[in-house]
Amino acid sequence: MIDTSRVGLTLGPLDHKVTWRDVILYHLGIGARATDLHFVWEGAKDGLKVCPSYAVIPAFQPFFRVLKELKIDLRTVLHGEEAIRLHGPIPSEGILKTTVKVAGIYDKKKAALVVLETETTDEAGTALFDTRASLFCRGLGGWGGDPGPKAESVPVPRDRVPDFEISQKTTEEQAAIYRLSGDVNPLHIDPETARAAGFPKPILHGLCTFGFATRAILEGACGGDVNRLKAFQVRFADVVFPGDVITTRGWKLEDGRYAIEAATERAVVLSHALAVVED
Ligand SMILES: CCCCCCC[C@@H](O)CC(=O)SCCNC(=O)CCNC(=O)[C@H](O)C(C)(C)COP(=O)(O)OP(=O)(O)OC[C@H]1O[C@@H](n2cnc3c(N)ncnc32)[C@H](O)[C@@H]1OP(=O)(O)O
Repeated sequence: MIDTSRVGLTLGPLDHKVTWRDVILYHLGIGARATDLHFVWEGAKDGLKVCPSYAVIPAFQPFFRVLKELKIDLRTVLHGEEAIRLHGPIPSEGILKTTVKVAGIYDKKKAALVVLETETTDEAGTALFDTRASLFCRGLGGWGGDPGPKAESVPVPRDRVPDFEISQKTTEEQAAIYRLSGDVNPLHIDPETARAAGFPKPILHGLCTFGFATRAILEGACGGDVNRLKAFQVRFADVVFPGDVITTRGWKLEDGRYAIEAATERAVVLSHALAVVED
């Protein structure tokens, strides 16, 4: 049984070294094209930009350490939800310092939902971004514990066409490239591990889909400016396979936020999704 007394456990700050090569590899992993020079060329005219979804990357090593501390078998884990909040641009070179905290462990009966929060600063201690992730740990629930708060519902105005709709094709190699940025979970590369987890073949990382959707929001709602996206939160509602087309739709709400939804040909894959964009 999962040890709920570990709520509050905090690790770090742990160092994450970032170089232009890491940033470009990450961008290729989330589908950037050779023509997206600001994402794939360190010599780009206005400099290499960092996609805001990179905020999830320094969290990987801290997360894997926490899973080990909590004795959670990675094979039970599906990524359930993710949220990022940006305080400023992410640098493409330097040391980032990340602290991770176990913010909650909830009983979803069929699963335990483990909520992890991170805070990342630069070396001088300036806050750069925060993240919040929930991990759906199948088979670890059912101890009669707190089911946790209900997910925030997002009002998607389906009575009107979205303000933007962008379709992006993932490649068969998408997970093989994306994993080089830090999430080396075999679920995304090894057919045997995928079958044991109940999938016909390896599935795409949730955070790879998150990166594709972030690129779509930058294009559809931010005029391509990485600094305008201030926050983005999603629920991973269904699986994506490498090779799928991901269509991301965004509706501008009255309060200026965007309701977001992403879908493949089969299903909605990102639900309960909101983006905060600065005008
Ligand atoms: C930064 C470092 C990150 C490290 C990550 C390392 C791991 C990664 O490598 C792993 C991955 O990337 S996995 C790929 C991405 N994730 C997915 O593809 C999951 C897709 N979602 C599903 O399959 C289902 O929603 C599923 C299976 C998740 C849930 O579906 P159901 O079993 O049908 O659940 P349901 O009966 O509808 O609901 C039961 C309770 O759970 C809540 N819930 C449902 N979906 C959730 C989700 N996605 N996230 C969080 N909570 C979720 C429901 O609200 C319900 O709770 P309650 O009864 O309290 O309302």
